[in-house]
Amino acid sequence: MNAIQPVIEPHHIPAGSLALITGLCRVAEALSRSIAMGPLAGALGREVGQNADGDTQKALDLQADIAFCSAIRNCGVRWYASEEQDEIQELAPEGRFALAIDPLDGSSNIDVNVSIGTIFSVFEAKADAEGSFLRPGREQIAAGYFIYGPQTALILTFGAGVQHYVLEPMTRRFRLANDRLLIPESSSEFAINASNYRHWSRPVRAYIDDCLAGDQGPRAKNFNMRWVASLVAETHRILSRGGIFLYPSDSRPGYEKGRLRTVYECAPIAFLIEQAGGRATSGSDRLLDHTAVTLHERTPFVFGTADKVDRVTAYHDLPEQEVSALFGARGLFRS
Ligand SMILES: O=P(O)(O)OC[C@H]1O[C@](O)(COP(=O)(O)O)[C@@H](O)[C@@H]1O
Ligand SMILES: [Mg+2]
Ligand SMILES: [Mg+2]
Repeated sequence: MNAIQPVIEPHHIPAGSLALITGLCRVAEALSRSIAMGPLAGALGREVGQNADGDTQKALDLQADIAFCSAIRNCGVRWYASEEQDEIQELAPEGRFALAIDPLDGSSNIDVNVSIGTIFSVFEAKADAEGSFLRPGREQIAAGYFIYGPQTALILTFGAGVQHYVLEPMTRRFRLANDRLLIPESSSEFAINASNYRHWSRPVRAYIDDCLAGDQGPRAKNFNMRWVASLVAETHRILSRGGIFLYPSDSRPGYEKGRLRTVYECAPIAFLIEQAGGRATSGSDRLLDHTAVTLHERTPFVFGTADKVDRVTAYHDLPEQEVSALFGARGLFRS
């Protein structure tokens, strides 16, 4: 009789965390099959309600949340905090882990057959539920995301580099594709939702203006822009070929701290990005040094190749007259 094959190749996963990662992989594998069926799996993208923060919830947001929550009940998780739930749930009182999850990221893309994902973050559980999550992101013991796209993949870190696994459709196993993912340094791509330009702060406008000015501007080179509207897809592209992502704060009501959530999205992505040799900030400060004040708080988020992210920080430090969008030749950046 054949031995049962594990759902993921386990070599880089600490033994104490294998049950948890295996539980997550099983749900991701099942989700990837539903997602691949699109409308044949039902109206996955239909609106069904609103979450704690007033975001629209789609049917697949809730399905994914329920599936992850129930699958990891016996996987050593004490506290389960989900973007889709108001409160933290206690799953196993003796559990070692606190798991924060964005069960379905990029939900505006569910119906249009564009990559979406799941983002997760793992801390050591404390006795206090909230205190297990409201702490600096650098205290995470693991973080990762699943991306459901042309390939389903898992990008994972335990703080010793980043591993890239790909779901092999035939065996339904996550197979290691790269045991040390590093962000390539050369890329001239930036990702930002440019429709919000008029709402941005002057440093962000100045940074983007200089990219758009291309070889006629202070950067003296041309750039390309990408915006998928799935954080996992943007992260995957940047891990694969470099570049920079920005979701800054802006002046729209509700966007004073940007759009993305510290606990469920930014802290885990920042952990992966740093482990892959990149940088992640809130525009000027290291994201992993930030302690979330509330579970569902949002934060401005900038990440990618280190020198690009540092440049955004430098724009935030520029004197006011240098930052002005009308100031054509920013001295600091003339090259
Ligand atoms: O629609 P916008 O404002 O461009 O925002 C896109 C961003 O919102 C998100 O979809 C938010 O995540 P959710 O889908 O989990 O709510 C990110 O994946 C993406 O980067
Ligand atoms: Mg999300
Ligand atoms: Mg989500």
